[in-house]
Amino acid sequence: MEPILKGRNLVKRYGKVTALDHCDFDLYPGEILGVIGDNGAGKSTLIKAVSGAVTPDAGEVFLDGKKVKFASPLDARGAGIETVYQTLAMSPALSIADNMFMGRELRKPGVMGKWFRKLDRPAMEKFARDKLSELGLMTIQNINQAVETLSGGQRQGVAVARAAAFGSKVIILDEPTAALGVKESRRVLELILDVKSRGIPIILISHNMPHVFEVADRIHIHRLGKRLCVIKPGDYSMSDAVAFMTGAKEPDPEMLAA
Ligand SMILES: Nc1ncnc2c1ncn2[C@@H]1O[C@H](COP(=O)(O)OP(=O)(O)OP(=O)(O)O)[C@@H](O)[C@H]1O
Repeated sequence: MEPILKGRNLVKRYGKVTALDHCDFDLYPGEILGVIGDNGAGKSTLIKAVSGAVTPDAGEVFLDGKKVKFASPLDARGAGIETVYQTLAMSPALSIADNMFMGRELRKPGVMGKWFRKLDRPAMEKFARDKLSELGLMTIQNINQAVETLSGGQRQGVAVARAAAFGSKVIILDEPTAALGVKESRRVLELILDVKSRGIPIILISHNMPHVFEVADRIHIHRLGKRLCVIKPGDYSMSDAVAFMTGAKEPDPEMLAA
């Protein structure tokens, strides 16, 4: 099987810091790929490099086997890659429905240019309601409620639902459970599995080992700017993973090519 999203030999330097050092990356159709690594290992930079937020100094990115060069996250979005960042990038004062769209608003038909036509609020509200209920997020009662009035878990839920609604090919989640309590984290993990069951592959970056081990099909372990190895959660323990991450233990040579 060909990877849906692939990075080869990615390099990114910030002055004297090498954030990505000839890094490879593979995401296969339908899988949840965990990405773990110590602080500063280069996980966020990797994700930014494959989603248009950072232009690598060298290396190549392929989507569906075709070489791509994203000029911006919007460009990547247009190609079906949605990213939910740690800082949620939502407008707290706006409603859930408005936040679902953000730059992709539906407008009423007409002869005028896009920006002069009225927003199609009923259509937007229906779309938002449908997407949230598809993902079992209808504990949210009112689609016109401001996002700032939602709990952390509900907010994260809206962000994931938004990504699932538009991310036709790949969804990237950066620390989706970091700020959440036990119950809310659980809901978000269920949501991630729901999205996977719809056939959309997910990249999950997280420092939370139990969460990664629970939902990931494979785990990309990042160390010093590159992919050290890829493991399957059933084959290794969390303490093995931490030992690989920190350099306390080296993986077997055959794992390096995984
Ligand atoms: N915009 C930037 N300017 C300068 N240096 C940067 C920038 N972004 C990242 N770096 C550096 O690149 C390295 C990798 O950072 P990155 O954020 O990718 O790591 P990470 O694995 O995601 O870390 P964490 O788990 O702490 O979020 C770090 O040394 C960081 O200081």
